[in-house]
Amino acid sequence: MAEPIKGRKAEQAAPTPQNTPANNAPISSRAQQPNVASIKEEDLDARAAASIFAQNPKLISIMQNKLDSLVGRPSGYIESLPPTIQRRVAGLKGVQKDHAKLEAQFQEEVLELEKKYFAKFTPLYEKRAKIVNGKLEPTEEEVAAGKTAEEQEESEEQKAERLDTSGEEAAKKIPDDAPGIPEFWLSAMKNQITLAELITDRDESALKYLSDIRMEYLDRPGFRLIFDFAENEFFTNKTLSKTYFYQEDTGYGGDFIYDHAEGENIEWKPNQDLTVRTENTKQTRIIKKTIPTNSFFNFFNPPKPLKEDEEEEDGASDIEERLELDYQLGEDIKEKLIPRAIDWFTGEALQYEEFGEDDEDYDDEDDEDDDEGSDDKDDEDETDDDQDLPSMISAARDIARASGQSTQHEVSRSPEVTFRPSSPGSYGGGIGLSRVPTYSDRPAKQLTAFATEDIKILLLENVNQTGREALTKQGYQVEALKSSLAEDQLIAKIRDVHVIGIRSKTKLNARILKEAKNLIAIGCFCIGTNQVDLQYAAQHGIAVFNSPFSNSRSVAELMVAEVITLARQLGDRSMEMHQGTWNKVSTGCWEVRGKTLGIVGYGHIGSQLSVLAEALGMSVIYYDTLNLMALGSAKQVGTLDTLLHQADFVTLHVPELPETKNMIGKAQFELMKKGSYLINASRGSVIDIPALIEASRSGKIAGAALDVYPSEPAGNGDFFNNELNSWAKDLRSLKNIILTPHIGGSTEEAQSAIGIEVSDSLIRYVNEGVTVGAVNLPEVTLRSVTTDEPDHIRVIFIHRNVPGVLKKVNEILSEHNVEKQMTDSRRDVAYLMADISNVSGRNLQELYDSLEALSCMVSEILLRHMLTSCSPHHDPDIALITDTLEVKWAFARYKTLG
Ligand SMILES: NC(=O)C1=CN([C@@H]2O[C@H](COP(=O)(O)OP(=O)(O)OC[C@H]3O[C@@H](n4cnc5c(N)ncnc54)[C@H](O)[C@@H]3O)[C@@H](O)[C@H]2O)C=CC1
Ligand SMILES: O=C(O)CCC(=O)C(=O)O
Repeated sequence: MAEPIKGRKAEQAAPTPQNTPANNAPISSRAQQPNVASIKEEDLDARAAASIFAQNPKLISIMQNKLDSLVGRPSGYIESLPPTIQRRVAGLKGVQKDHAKLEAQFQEEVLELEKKYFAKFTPLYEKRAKIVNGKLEPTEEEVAAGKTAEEQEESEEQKAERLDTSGEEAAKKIPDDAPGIPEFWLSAMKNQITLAELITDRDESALKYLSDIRMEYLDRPGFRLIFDFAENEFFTNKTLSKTYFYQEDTGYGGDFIYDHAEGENIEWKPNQDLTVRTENTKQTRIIKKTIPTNSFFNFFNPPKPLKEDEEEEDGASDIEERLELDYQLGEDIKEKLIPRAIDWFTGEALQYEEFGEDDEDYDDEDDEDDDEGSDDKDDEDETDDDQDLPSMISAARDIARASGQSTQHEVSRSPEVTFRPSSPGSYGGGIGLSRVPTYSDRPAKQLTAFATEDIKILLLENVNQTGREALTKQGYQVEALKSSLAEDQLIAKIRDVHVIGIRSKTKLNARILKEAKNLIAIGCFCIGTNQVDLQYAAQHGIAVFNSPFSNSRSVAELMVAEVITLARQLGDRSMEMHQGTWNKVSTGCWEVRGKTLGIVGYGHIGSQLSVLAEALGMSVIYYDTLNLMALGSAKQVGTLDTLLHQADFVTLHVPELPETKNMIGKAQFELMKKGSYLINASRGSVIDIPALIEASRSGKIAGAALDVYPSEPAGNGDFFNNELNSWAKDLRSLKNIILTPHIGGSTEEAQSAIGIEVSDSLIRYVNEGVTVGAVNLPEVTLRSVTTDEPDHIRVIFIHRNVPGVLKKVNEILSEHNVEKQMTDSRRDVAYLMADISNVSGRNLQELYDSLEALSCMVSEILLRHMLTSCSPHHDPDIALITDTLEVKWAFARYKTLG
């Protein structure tokens, strides 16, 4: 007996009498397939139920007992109904029978229609056979009609750059004058994944002689597949056929059900039987033994279904799986390979394969898991009775609810204890913060701003608790919200606050900032600051801080993950498995070792990634507008075009700027290698997404990963749709495009470090006026005023960068001793900081008035003065001054802590 075909098929099986409930056996008629909506709904329910069952073995057992007790037992309800109602129920059953008859007729007509069109297709198939076997040349018109735009466009150079060039090597070996299309059917079958898994190297030598695959309908329900072979050294048959019979009676809903299949006996030539292998066993003497082995030719020796009265022994489920596979193979050859052989030959048909719906591939022998097979059988048994399914699911939900389980979508959880940084405070230091002690680490006797409790801080977008705690510890009033705010809500709140903390989603444009009369600082708890109108903020004395590299490593690691995920199609495989589909494939899956990574933007993230990628054995090239030192063996290239031309994987790490908007569009996709990959974790505007969709659909790129989008929602929820971005639906429908919700920097480590870093900058600015780390103002710092210097004040004067201001300010300050002073400018804004001594409380009002007057004189955009002093907090003069300035919070002084 031939060795059984190992492997099993997942999801929608070809219907067999054993595996198929009588209501679910669509054959080829597309008219019968359930519509998408119904599939989804059922899938959801079934998935929910499956998940509940999986999590709760007790539940399975309860359900099983319940079902067992119900099987074959009327509930008594129908029988107890009044006779008139019972009569109507019987009548409805009669009406249903008429419906069933019509459904059966419908199926028969569909079959007739298939036959009618098959007769029309046949001359085309015959012409195909002649061209394939060198008996006919296609006409000029046929050739012109068959050439796709893409084929015409692909240059020799681009061809040479494909990741896989093995096909070209093989093609070169075919002589120019070879008749027809050599190995046409073998190539087509190898691209058809279900079949490819069955074809061994030895089979290939025989399948080279395959000259045509045809089919014919039977007089009774069923069909025959016919394989024509040229003369060969393996067997004497000229044709090998396989016949599939449907049951005479249609099933529930009129569907045809497979009955059995019959193959043809292969007349093997001596020692050429491909379905067995010979093994020498050495005991006392050498014995030659033939052992069944894997071979495509086992297809002609199909498994036999068990008869109804046959005992179900061990291995029954194996037969069932083999039957499923056998029927699926027949379907695939009939429905896919024969009608569209040329597309299978070229491989184009693969892009239209919906693995979630039509399972294509089977496990290797080594990976077979018989236990799983029998589990599946159990599952099928449980769900065979559709009428019971809804009540089972609802019962399951009830039980799950009662036991506190949720039927909602669960997300994965990391072992917190293992990964959580030992202490948020110390952790931040590890990512660059250790270069300077953080403000809050300083010794006691620290000076802080006058009336810190009046400082109002609004934190949006779930700023990490490290940041929240540091700010709260200063005595500020901190309000922290989990999400961003709609514009009108934001305007209402921002009017009131002195500091706002945001991440990437909150847009602080001029319109909003104009309303922010009290605002002195913005903390971007992230790297990017494109969400803030930096210039407007600077011109209005609002300092903007960010965290320039605390999440760079997290982004770089995500890039590595995505490079491998794309190369291995992990997104697709995982999604298929979640849908119940086992789809073991290697076609189009690659190692990343030896491939070229092209990094666009070699800053904090790009350079980190460069190091990680080289450790994986990738070659790294990068493009940056700056001339930057390469890390490791990476190489800088002179133009973006060169990078796109050479890279197998392209990742983008540039800031959002006018120059980077749509940096990757149609023209750039054309320059990329065919079959390459693109990853964007920078900003959504950097890629022209409709062009990406086109490049993905045309197969120009093999995959992509996007973490950022032109429009992103303010909070979590079902927002990734066409209302947000007009192409969202198209993007979502594409396979092998990984879509993530801007999580590049979303790790515990990064957020913890960012929280510390940004809050530290804010505290230093609010309390001391130090702008180190500001992205829109000059960076100015002076050593702190301490408690040993009781009569000092710090003057901070932000002004327009025009001649003569310093002179005027110093004239005002000259009444006192200027202990230290620093000034710097950035574009049209300048920042002056001066510590003066011998200032009494009374002088403060004078100083302030003079500076305020000066500000009016110098320019209308004089931005802000801040006077600070280390005098005691309860000085009535100071209180007076701060009261008058409370709106702008333009004046402050230090008080001693502790
Ligand atoms: N997905 C996410 O969660 C995150 C996204 N990001 C984004 O990544 C971007 C890059 O971050 P970093 O590496 O930290 O920034 P960076 O400032 O350290 O590096 C950016 C590099 O891009 C280069 N560059 C600027 N314009 C260019 C152009 N037109 N062509 C080529 N190179 C150009 C710069 O010279 C610089 O070397 C950020 O601006 C941010 O938008 C950052 C962190 C997290
Ligand atoms: O984590 C975030 O919210 C934003 C991350 C990001 O894009 C950035 O740091 O620029």
